[in-house]
Amino acid sequence: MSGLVFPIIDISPFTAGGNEDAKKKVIRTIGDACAKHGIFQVINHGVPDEVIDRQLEYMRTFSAYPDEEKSKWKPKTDDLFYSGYVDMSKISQFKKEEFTINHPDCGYNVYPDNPPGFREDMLETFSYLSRTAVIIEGILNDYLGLPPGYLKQYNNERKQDNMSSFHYLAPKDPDEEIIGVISHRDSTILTILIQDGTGGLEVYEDGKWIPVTPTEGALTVNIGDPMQAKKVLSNGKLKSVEHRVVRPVGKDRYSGFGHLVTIDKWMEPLPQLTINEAPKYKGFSFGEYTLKRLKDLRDSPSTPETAHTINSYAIQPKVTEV
Ligand SMILES: O=C(O)CCC(=O)C(=O)O
Ligand SMILES: [Fe+2]
Repeated sequence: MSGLVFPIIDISPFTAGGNEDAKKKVIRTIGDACAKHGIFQVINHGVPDEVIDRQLEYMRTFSAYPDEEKSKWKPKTDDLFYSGYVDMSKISQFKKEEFTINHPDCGYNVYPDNPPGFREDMLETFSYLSRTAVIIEGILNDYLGLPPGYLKQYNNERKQDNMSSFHYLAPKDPDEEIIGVISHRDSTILTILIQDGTGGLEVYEDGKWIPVTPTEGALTVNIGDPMQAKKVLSNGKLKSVEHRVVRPVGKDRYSGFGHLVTIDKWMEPLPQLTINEAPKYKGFSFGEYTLKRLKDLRDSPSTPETAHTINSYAIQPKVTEV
């Protein structure tokens, strides 16, 4: 089945200016895509093509360096929140290497000397992706009928945002495991993904895996658990998408993404969305949830069945006693 089942949405009314009707149409299209699929692609998103291309190219160059050079830029500490170069295949089921930065003010960012310009480029891409994420968060705010700016104010600190550049090695022999990232849902409010043209991202919907075909110039956006948490926050109205990455045989794959999360928050279905319906999730600390997820990844690689997810906080429907 074609990956084009997931809509490609032009958000220029928000990035380049548009009238109220055009904006309303975008809000409806994005909201419906999030409610149905939890994933869509955006064009005219305000991130210049050359910024995206450069980001992918820098990671291509960096990942080709010898291990000795790359390991100079490992995270400075063993903390679960980290920045720098990590060969994920050594610590998790993920068959990829990555370079991660967090908000420029976080105080623990690691930036490589080489290739020259990588640092500036990561910071530029980070700032562009953050801006687009805030725009999309605002669109979802309006789709859910929340007061203007409510989500932005709720999720008001950018210090936990992060961005990783990924490199997936092409499987070398036909028997090699081809999964790059196992089936999961993101712990972000939303994820904005830069995909190169290789493909490999797949979404689980209606009992089958559907490829998300990369579209030239588009960014892929997906909803994460906390927004489902907007299913916690949204009390179930927006879908946190189940996805994985399959490593295309014979082709290295490069991607990158910006996260949008705030760690210090107490999460629960927003009161405005539980007036006429019972909350589907109990409240929890977002920090505790995130730490458990990171531990799953780093210390005790989990399976989809054992992973700590938003469902750990789901309120089961009460059984009526007869
Ligand atoms: O590389 C990708 O396309 C997606 C990676 C991903 O889903 C993740 O790391 O959470
Ligand atoms: Fe993901």
